[in-house]
Amino acid sequence: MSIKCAIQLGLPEAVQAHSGPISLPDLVSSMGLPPAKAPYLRRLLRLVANSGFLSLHKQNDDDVERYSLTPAGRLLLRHNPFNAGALLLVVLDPVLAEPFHHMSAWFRREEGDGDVVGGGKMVWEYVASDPEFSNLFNDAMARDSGLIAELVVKEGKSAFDGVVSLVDVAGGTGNMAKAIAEAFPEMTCTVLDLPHVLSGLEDGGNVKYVAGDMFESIPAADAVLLKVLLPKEGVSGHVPKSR
Ligand SMILES: C[S@@+](CC[C@H](N)C(=O)[O-])C[C@H]1O[C@@H](n2cnc3c(N)ncnc32)[C@H](O)[C@@H]1O
Repeated sequence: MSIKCAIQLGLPEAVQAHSGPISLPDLVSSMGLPPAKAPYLRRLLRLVANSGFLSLHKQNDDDVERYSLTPAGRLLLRHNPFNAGALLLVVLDPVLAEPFHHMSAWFRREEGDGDVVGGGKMVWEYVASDPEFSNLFNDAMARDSGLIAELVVKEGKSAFDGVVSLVDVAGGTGNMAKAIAEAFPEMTCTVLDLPHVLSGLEDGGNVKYVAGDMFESIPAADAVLLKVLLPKEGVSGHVPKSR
C-alpha cells in the first residue's frame, strides 16, 4: 500500500526530476503536498526505501536525508517503457484486493472457490463485465509483457531454435507474442484469449489473434507459451491437447 500511495502521489517522478538526491522539504514542495504532511511523507519514504525502491543518502547524523531512485524504483516511473507500477496498481485495486480481507472466513467454509471476486463472480467473469477494470488490467499485463519479452527474446533466444509456430495461451492483448514475432520474423505467433480481451485487435504481420476458451481448444503450434496464468487456470487440470 505504501508503494501504491507513492506511485499515486507521483513520488518516483518527483525524485527523478531533481538533479541529484532530493531532500524531504524539496520533495514536499515539488509534489505539491501541504507542509504539515512532511513528517508523514518521511515515514512513507522510509518504507519505500526499505522495500528497495529508494536509496537513502545520509553520511552523518547531522546530514539532511536525501533520496534517489534505485534501479527497481525507476521501474515505477510512469513513462518508463518497462513500467511495473501499472501492474502493482491493478493487483492492489479493491476489485482484486478486497477478497483477501475475507481469507480466514473463506478457509473456514466447506464450500467456496478461490477465484471469486466482487459480487461473487469468478475473476474473468468479473473482468469481462467491467470494461474500465478490464482496460486497466489488460494494459498492466501488456506493460509487464513488454518488460519480460525484452529479456526472453535476448536471454532466452536459444529456446526458440527450430520453432516455426507458437501459440501464447491466454496471451492478453498480445504484447509478448508481438515482441517474439518481431524478434523471429519467420515464426507465426498466435494469441489465444477470451473474446472481450481481443475485441478490436486485428491480425498483423506474423501475429494472429484467436478468440476462444483455452479449456475448450488451443490452436495447433510447435510451441505453447503460458505466461502469468492465475492458479485456477494452472491447476484445474483440464487444459485440452493442442489440436
Ligand atoms: C494474468 S493475465 C496474463 C496475460 C498474459 N499471459 C500476460 O502475461 O501478459 C491472464 C489472461 O488469461 C486470460 N484467460 C482467462 N481465462 C481464459 C480462458 N478460459 N481462455 C483463454 N484465456 C483466458 C485472461 O483474459 C487474461 O488475459
